[in-house]
Amino acid sequence: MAVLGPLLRARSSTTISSMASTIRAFSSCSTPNFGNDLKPPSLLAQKPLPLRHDPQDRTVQWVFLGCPGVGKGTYASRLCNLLSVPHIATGDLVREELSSSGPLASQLAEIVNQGKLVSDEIIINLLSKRLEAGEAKGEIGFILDGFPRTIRQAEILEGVMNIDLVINLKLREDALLVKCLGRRICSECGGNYNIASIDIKGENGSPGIYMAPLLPPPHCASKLITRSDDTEEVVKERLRVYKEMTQPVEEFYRSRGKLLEFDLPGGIPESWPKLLQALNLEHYDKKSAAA
Ligand SMILES: Nc1ncnc2c1ncn2[C@@H]1O[C@H](COP(=O)(O)OP(=O)(O)O)[C@@H](O)[C@H]1O
Repeated sequence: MAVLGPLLRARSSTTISSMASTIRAFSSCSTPNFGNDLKPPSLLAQKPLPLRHDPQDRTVQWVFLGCPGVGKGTYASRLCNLLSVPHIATGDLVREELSSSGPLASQLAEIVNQGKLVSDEIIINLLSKRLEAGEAKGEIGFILDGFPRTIRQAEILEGVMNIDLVINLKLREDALLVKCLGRRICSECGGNYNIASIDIKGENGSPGIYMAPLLPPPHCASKLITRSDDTEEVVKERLRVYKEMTQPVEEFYRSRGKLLEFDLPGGIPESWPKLLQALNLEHYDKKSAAA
């Protein structure tokens, strides 16, 4: 599907700055009202900039949706490398805050380790800080991973920023659980691996799926850790919370014509080329491989 061309837009970094401060302002309203009267004039006046033709000048403002364990982080970070935009994962922002000795750490640990969602206010505050820090470094564009996760977050984002495309990654639920339980992270370099070997046979007309383990290189092998929320009980709760709170966000974007549904056909070797094809990005990959 040739979705990318018209969806790529050149953006100015001031948009990100507006977003950071404005989502804070919006999220502090106890009753969200996203009517035009609440929008600051600068955002009302904001129009997409004309599409520039040098690929270096183009950027993306994309969102990745998908259940826990589906591989949002893996595919979002690969696309970010390819398109040279920052990968902003709210789960990573939460984990950074958790590992700091900041005032929120113990409150967040309790929420995350129960598989619940952090409040919209806290998550928007973390995201705003991240966007502001990125802007100070001259970042333009982004792929958001793990945000928005509630309708309220989606409405806040919609009120301040034009999201070009939302990629909804999908995988059968039995594979999701196994993938979460097999997830390992290198405590030194932060690399993500998976020791699970998934080989589910197709039945009753539904296709099977094979996903080879993604094993760490020897220098990471002795430093692997498991996320504290990747236990069977917590993963099941996260899947339940996803259905209740985040699935409606899929419909939010579907009804706005922004949702690209992508059923993962297998592991990275099978899925990555197909995802690039769905995004009309194969030529980017070939160019970066040649470089
Ligand atoms: N947008 C968000 N809204 C609320 N809580 C969030 C959000 N993003 C991350 N979190 C919290 O951080 C945890 C880890 O997020 P993430 O790494 O994205 O996990 P998952 O594998 O469940 O997709 C979530 O279970 C939730 O508690």
